Amino acid sequence: MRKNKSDLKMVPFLSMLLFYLSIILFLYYTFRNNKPLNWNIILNGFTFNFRQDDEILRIPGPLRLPFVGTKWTQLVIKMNKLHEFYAKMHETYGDIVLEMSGNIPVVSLYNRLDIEKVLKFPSKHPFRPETEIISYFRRSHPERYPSTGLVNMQGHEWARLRALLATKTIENRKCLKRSCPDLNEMCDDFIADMRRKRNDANVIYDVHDSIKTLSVDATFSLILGKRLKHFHNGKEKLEELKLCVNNIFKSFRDSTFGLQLWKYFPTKLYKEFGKNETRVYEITSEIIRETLQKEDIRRPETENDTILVTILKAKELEHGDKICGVVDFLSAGVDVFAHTVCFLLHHLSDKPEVQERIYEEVMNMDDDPTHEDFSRFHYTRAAIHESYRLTPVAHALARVIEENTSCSGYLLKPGTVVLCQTMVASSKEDNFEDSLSYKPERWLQENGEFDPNITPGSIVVSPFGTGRRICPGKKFVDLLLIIFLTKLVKAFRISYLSEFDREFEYLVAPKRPVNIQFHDRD
Ligand code: HEM
Repeated sequence: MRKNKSDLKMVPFLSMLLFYLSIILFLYYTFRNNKPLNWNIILNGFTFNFRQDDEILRIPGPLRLPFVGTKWTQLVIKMNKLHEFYAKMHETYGDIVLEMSGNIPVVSLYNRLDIEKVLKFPSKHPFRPETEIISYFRRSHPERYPSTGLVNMQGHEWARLRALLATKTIENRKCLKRSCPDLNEMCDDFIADMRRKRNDANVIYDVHDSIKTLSVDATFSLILGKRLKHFHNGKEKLEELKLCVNNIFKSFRDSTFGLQLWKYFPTKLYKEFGKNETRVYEITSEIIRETLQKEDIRRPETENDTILVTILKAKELEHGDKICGVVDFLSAGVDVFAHTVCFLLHHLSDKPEVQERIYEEVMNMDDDPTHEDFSRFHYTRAAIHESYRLTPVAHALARVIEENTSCSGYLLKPGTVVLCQTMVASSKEDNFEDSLSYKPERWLQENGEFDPNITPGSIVVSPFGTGRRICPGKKFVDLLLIIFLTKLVKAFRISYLSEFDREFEYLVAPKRPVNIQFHDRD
């Protein structure tokens, strides 16, 4: 049917009318009550399942667009600089900031009192949001994974698994004590390796990789009761694990903070993640098979059972949960430990006087520190803790609010996802005097004893998290780090030669390669 000529003439007229009407509406909304228009509320009114007066939408933050929420911001910032983006958000919007991950609100908290309120909430089963890609992958392979694993589970099921997998094993004092001789031997090997590999100027290039090797080796020996070199193809397995774990963490970052297309179809990112996760599972299964050939797990439990054997003997656990638990233990600490050590070496290199004070503290110790020695090294522990304060590896601690909670004047309802931005908070002058300087003494009481709770600001320095969901590897890392550092400082004076910078890989990592000069003390 042909249109009448006068109808067609109306089109430009109507377009102009619409255009002017929108300008009038825009100006009216912008200047009514002298308040600028809150575009976030208008846009969210269209797209999200919130009422316009919902308090959470009044929290300041980047512009929220239909469907993508605030994800567009990730198109303008580099993924490996996300930790800087979170610092910038604090500068721009203040103590509380709202992001929208699609249509899910995520609230960042920067104020110490808010962070304290959330982290100290007396929850029986603290709810930490899951890393979606790993949960999704594990749920789609139920034949292999009966659950999403300790790191991602919630509620009663999480508490049951935590008690069976961690409390009896990796957090148990006796298990840690038993691993001491191996840890000492590994740190001696590390030092001998540095002596052998350094060039004529005493420099080692890419030390990070050697520390990662130490970290995998140490975690394996804790769990398996012997070093990886005693397993079939141990060296190859170790190298492969290091690579897979690093790739897995990068997939966590891209799948969480990127556009999340993997949720709709199997993207390259999802397939790569699946390949690495599967490989870690296969390597762990091979090691378990090898152990089972030598151990009869039908025998009753004994005091000398390794962590692996204790887990394998647990009748209350399904076989898949046992493997999954070991996979999570073996992979959770590898990169974190290596990044932590590199940050610490950077601070020690900047402050040679701190190295000397640690040396004074440890020079008279026996060659092999024991589990009991740990509490004697007050200054050394303060030096480590101060490094955690300035350069934590986890930029934030995530939780889901369980009760109505007021933060910075806004009411957060149960179910709200919050990120306690501990990295930014621990470098704030409000919480620590001369906050950007590396000063281990700030953690010492007048009598010289180390006290990690010495100031009200201490809560924001929680490198291993807090409460019941605290990292089960904490005591092991405390021990390994003390053995490592005391031996290293006794052997060398250290200079960090690389340009120091940090990169976001889900964890905050040092820019690589890390090159360090190891000067002999004698
Ligand atoms: C420097 C080394 C490490 C650091 C800084 C670190 C840090 C953390 C942090 C911040 C959390 C979250 C805690 C929370 O939400 O409150 C965590 C959880 C966890 N970490 Fe570590 N970690 C380290 C090493 C390890 C090691 C060596 C292992 C295992 C051998 C491990 C196993 C785990 C597991 C299984 C969880 C999840 C616990 C749960 O949800 O119940 N971590 N870690």
